[in-house]
Amino acid sequence: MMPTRTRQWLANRMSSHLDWPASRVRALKGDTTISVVLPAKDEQETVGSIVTTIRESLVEGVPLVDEVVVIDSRSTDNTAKVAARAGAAVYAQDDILADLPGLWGKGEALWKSLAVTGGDVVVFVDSDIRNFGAHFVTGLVGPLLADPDLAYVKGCYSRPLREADSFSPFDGGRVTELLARPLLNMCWPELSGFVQPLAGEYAGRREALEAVPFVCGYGVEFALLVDLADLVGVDRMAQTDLGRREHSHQSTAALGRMAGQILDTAWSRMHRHGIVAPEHPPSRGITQFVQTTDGYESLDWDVEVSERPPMRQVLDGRGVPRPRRY
Ligand SMILES: O=c1ccn([C@@H]2O[C@H](COP(=O)(O)OP(=O)(O)O)[C@@H](O)[C@H]2O)c(=O)[nH]1
Ligand SMILES: O=C(O)[C@@H](COP(=O)(O)O)O[C@H]1O[C@H](CO)[C@@H](O)[C@H](O)[C@H]1O
Repeated sequence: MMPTRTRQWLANRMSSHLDWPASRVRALKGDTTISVVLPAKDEQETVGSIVTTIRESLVEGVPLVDEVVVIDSRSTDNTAKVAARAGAAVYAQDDILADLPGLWGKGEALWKSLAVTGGDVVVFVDSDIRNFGAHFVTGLVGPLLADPDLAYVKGCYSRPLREADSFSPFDGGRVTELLARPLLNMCWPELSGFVQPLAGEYAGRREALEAVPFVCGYGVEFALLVDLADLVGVDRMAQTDLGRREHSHQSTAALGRMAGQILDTAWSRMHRHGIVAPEHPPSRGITQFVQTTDGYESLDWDVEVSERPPMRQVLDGRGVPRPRRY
């Protein structure tokens, strides 16, 4: 159950995108630079309109955003071309810090974006959003510009589940509801006030984002929430209601593998926090089953997540000085 202190946090640190119109956020910008990063794997259908909306509304319209970057995460479609045509700066994730062995995953794309962007504030936005609006960005950036003590702002929203032959207004966020929320309530109750702990839309001060590790796969959001709370404290984190988010959905089997990666990530944090002290390390794989004409075929999946060190360490080591506030 949400502790009283977390209820107070929720009352004090929740705002709405309606509180952050672009004109107000622009007036708060000052000399703070802002990078918007879109991790994109096979998102040719949606990435172009998202980039165009940001560029037209928040670069050319209200000059708030300083760069729009798409990290092409080993796409096999025309994601890179579509994003570039819409006006984004596009980088292939394996071309960034190319002397390091390349790794799979969303978190790898997000981590590498820190090496090719320069904004004091970095905003992450998924590239599969079907109802994107500029308020996704202004709602995340506004609180950071208004309160210099804030380090991180997470988006929240209602999440419909739209599938081929069905629509339900509130059943999206299946891994959130079935795994991430129960885990956080059980082991990190101080984080139970985050309405959408796995939301892919969030903004942070670069100095904080570069001071924490990045889990390379789908555990990245879960790990950032736990690790940033350790680093800066929940009171320097906030959330903004962005309304509703519709996005492309993966299959239940794919979300089962995503859940495996998130559970592997959570286990590593529970171990670091001393919540679990396993005599035997947990299995790093899951077996799923597919029904066949004569029974069931078992499919083994590795859900072990890799992790990148804080980008500050990597860039310091390369003689690229980084600001140090945390
Ligand atoms: O290896 C990956 C997997 C995902 N993504 C991106 O991360 C975001 C969220 O991923 P996905 O849509 O697969 O997750 P879901 O929203 O279904 O949970 C999307 O912009 C993906 O294109 C990525 O950049 N690299
Ligand atoms: O929140 C969730 O349960 C998952 C799956 O959402 P749906 O059930 O497909 O609406 O989506 C999120 O999880 C991923 C892992 O953290 C994030 O990377 C995605 O941005 C986010 O959409």
